Amino acid sequence: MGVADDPAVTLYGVTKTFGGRHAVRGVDLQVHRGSVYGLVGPNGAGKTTLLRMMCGLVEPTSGRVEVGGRPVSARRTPAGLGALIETPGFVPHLTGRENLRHLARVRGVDAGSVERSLGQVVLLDRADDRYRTYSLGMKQRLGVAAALLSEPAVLVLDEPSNGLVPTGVEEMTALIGQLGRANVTVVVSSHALADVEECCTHVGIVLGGRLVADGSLADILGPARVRLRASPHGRVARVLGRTHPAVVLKQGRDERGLFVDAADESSAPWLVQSLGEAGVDVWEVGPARRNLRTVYDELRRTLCPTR
Ligand SMILES: Nc1ncnc2c1ncn2[C@@H]1O[C@H](COP(=O)(O)OP(=O)(O)OP(=O)(O)O)[C@@H](O)[C@H]1O
Repeated sequence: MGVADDPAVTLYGVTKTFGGRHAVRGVDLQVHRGSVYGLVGPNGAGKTTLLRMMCGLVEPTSGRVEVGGRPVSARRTPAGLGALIETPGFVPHLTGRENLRHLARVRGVDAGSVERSLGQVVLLDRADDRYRTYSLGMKQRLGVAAALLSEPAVLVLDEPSNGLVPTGVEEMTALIGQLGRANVTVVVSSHALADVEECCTHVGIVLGGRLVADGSLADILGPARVRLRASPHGRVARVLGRTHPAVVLKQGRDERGLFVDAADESSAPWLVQSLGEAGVDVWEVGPARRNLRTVYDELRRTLCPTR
């Protein structure tokens, strides 16, 4: 599904302090309709506070938040938004289906939405088992189903994979990807960078309450690079220094020669040709794609060098 230009969630210069301490500092952020937006950052970076402000659970100290173009007022869930910030108070001895039916009644949502939500989170075959027999992953998926009851256009999930075993994490990642493909706009916070990379179309990196990187996953990761390994060291360095200084991002040595990361994948044939003409042996050439972990670690090293 494409990502439309009109924003589903917008934050304008949002700051939040608790007792004079900044949790969030001057964040401008847009989540576009149809996107799956992953918020990543270390513990205490401000992710949950950002999500809580989107849901009207916390009021910004300054700045403003809009959902679906309408200002979010404090202490009221915005129309068209469903959230799993804290696990809803499910009743252990009731089944998954009974729990959702109860919530649907309380929220004034029609009973048909229970079956639809159970289907969306792939729990129909376990819907008549008691909640207390569910694995943590199933409990989390039932929490997502509860958030989906009102058929929200925007779904906010705070660390939905936290504490899950690897298969539970995989299921949650797959579910988030599926919801995105079904055109639900999802905003999700997570520590699991590889999973964010798998299911998110957009990423925001939060450090010390600031949004230090924000954009489509492709923009955040940057263009593909080429890595080559060649020897002897001295000759490789001379050729590259003379002919290609602009494209070489990084050089290093190891026992198998000099390795070079160049800025642009398309420069590979040209690099190999000039090295070959200079009598250099090229042992390895391939793409060197950055992943979210690399980008995240680079940003943390640059912006928080002491951590
Ligand atoms: N209700 C509150 N009262 C006081 N301080 C708070 C409150 N909520 C959050 N904070 C503080 O704000 C900062 C940001 O917290 P937040 O929970 O938003 O971070 P986070 O990125 O979600 O972290 P984690 O990954 O550990 O959940 C932290 O220093 C936290 O202690």
